[in-house]
Amino acid sequence: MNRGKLKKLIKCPFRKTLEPFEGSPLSEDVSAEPAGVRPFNSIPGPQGLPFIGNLLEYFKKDGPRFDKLFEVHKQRSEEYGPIYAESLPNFHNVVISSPWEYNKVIRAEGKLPQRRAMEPISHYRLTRGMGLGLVTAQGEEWYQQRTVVSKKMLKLNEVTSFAGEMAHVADDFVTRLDSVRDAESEVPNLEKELFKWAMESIATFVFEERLGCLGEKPTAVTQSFIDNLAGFFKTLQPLMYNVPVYKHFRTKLYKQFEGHSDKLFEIGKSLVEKKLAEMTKSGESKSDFLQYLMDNKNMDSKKVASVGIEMLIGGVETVSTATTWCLYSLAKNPRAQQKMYQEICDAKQEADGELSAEQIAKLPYVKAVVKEALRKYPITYATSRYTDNDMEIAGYEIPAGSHVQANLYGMYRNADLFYQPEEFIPERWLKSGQQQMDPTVKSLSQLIWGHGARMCIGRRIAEQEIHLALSKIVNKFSLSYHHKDVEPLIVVAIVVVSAAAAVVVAELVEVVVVVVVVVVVVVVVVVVVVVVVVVVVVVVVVVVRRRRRSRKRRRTTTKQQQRRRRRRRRRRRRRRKEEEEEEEEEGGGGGGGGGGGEGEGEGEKEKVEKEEEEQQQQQQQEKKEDEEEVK
Ligand code: HEM
Repeated sequence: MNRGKLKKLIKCPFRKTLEPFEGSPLSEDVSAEPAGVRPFNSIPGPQGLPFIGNLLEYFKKDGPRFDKLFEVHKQRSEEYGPIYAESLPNFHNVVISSPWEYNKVIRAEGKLPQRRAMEPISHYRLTRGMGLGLVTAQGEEWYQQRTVVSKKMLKLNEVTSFAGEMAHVADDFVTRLDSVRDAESEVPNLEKELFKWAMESIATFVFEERLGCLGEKPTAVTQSFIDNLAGFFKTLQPLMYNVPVYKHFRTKLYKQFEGHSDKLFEIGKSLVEKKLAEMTKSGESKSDFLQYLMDNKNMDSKKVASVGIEMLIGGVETVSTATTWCLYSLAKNPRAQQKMYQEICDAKQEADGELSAEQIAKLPYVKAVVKEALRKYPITYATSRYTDNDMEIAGYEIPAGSHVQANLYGMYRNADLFYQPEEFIPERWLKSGQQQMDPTVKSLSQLIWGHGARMCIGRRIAEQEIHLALSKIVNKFSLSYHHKDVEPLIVVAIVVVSAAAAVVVAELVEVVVVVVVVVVVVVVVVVVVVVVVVVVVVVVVVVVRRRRRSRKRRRTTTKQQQRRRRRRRRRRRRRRKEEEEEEEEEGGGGGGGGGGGEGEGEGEKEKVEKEEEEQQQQQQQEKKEDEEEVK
C-alpha cells in the first residue's frame, strides 16, 4: 500500500477501527483500538421510542425513507461512525460500516449461521403445513437441506453442465431483445424482459425444461408466475419491517402476500410434480437436479417441490435486477463497454468460433464489469447475522444473539475504501488494476453473495447466467441510454404504494382499527354478560324468597291447624266429660223415679239421636272449617 493511501485511511472516519491485514504498513496503527470495551447499550445511534423505535422518523417530511434504507445506513454511518444501533418495531439492528469490523463477524461464524428470518415466509409456510425451506429454516433443519442441495449447486462442474442450455436461453433472449425494439431501437420494458429471461434460464436448471417465457406471448401459467412473483416481493418487504400483527390477525397486506404465495407454490408444485411424474413413468431422469434430490434419503417429494420452488423464487428477481444494473452501467460507460466487447472478440478469435460457457466464465473483464456494477448498485445492500457468541466489535460489547448487519452500500460508496466510488471503474477489480487493493476491501465484492456456510447457494448459477447473457448482448448490440440517470430504490417496497412507509401506516391503521373493534366487541360482550348475570341473579333471588315465604306460610298454616284440632279435641273431650257427669247425675235421680217406664226410655233414645245428630253437624262444620283453612 502506498503512503498516500495510508494517509487517507488514517484520516477516514473508520480510522479507529482499521484492522491491518498481515504485512500491511498499517500494523503500527493497532493502538488506535479503544482501550476499554464499552457496553452494548452505549453504541451510538438515533434515539427511538419504546416499542416502535425509530419508525416515526420515516414519516417525517424529508426524513429517512424505507425505499432508500441503504442511503439511511450510509448517512448514519457517516454521522455515527463504524458502528451504530437502530431499532424498528420487532427489530433491533447493529449496523457495521467497517470491513475489518464486519470480518470479526465472518470469522466468528459457527456451523449453523443464522440471519434474520423472513418471518412472513416462515409464518406462511408453517400455517400452510409446509416445512421451512432453505431460505427460512434454521439450525439442523437448515443444515440437512443445505448439505444435500449445495452438492449440486455449488460445484463448478455441476453448474457448468447446465451452461449449454443456459447459453441457448441467452441466445433466444438476444433474439427477443432484437425483436421487441421500437422505432428508436429502444427496448420498451427491459426489466420485464430480463425477468422473463431469468425465469426461463433458472427453469433449465430446475426442470431441464423450457417454460416458453421468451416466446411471442408467455403461457398463462408463466405470466401468472411472473405476476405473482412480483406481488410476492412487493408485499414481503413492508411485512418484514412492520409489527408482525399478521401472526395473530391476517391483515389486508398479509392476505395479499398469502394470495401471491399460494399461487406461486401452486404453480411451482404442479411443475415439479409434473416433472416427477414424467420421470417415474418413463423411468429415466429428465431433470438431473430433481432426480438428485429425489434420490436423497432425507428428501421426499414435498421437500423436493419446496426446494424447486425456492430456486424459482430466489433466482429470478435477483438475477434479473443484477443484470439490469450491469446493462445500465455498460450503456452509461461506452469505454468499459468497448473494452468488454474487445475482450469477447479477442477470445472468440482465439477460440476460433463461438465461446463456450467455460470460456466466457474465464473472461476477466466481463467478471470485473459484473463486480463493479454490483459494487455501485448492490442488490444486496446489506448482509447480516445473529451473533453466536458474545464478542467485541468496534470497541463495543456485542452479546450473543444480536443482529449485526454489514452496511454494504455504505462501504461500497465510501471514498476511503474505494477511490472515486461514484465512478464505474471495472479495472479496480483486475490484477493489473491501477491501485493495489487492501485484501479485506477487495473481499467486499464477495459479500454481495453473503458469506460462510450460509452464502447464496445460487451464486455459481447466477454468475454463469449473468456472464452468458451480458457477453452475448454486448457481442450483438451497442448499448446506450438517453434518459434521466437512475439511482437504486428498494423497488419491492415502493411499487406497492408511493412509499413503503405508507404501507406501514396503512398496516398500523388497520391494526388500530382492529384493536378498537376488538375492544368495543369485548366491552359489549362484557356488558351483555353482566346484564344477563344480574337479571338471572335477581330472578333466582326473587324465586327463592317466594318459595321460602310460601313454605313458611304452609308451615305456619299446618301448625295453626294442629293447634285448632288439638283445641277441638280438648273441647270435645271436655263436653263428653260434662255429658257423662250429667248422665251420672241424672242416673242418681232416676232411682227414685224409675217408674217412668217406656215413655222415659223413648225420651232417652231421642236425646241420644239428637246428640249424635248434633255431633255429626259439628264434625261437618269442623271439616268445612279445616277445608277453608287449608284453602
Ligand atoms: C445476482 C444474483 C443473486 C444474489 C446477489 C444473491 C444474494 C444472496 C444473498 C446475499 C443471500 C444470503 C446469504 C447469507 O446470508 O450469507 C442469498 C441466499 C440464497 N440465495 Fe441467492 N442471490 C442471487 C441469486 C440466486 C439464485 C440464482 C438462486 C437460486 C438458483 C439463489 C438462491 C438462494 C437461496 C436458496 C438462498 C438461501 C441460502 C441459505 O440460507 O442457505 N440466489 N442469496
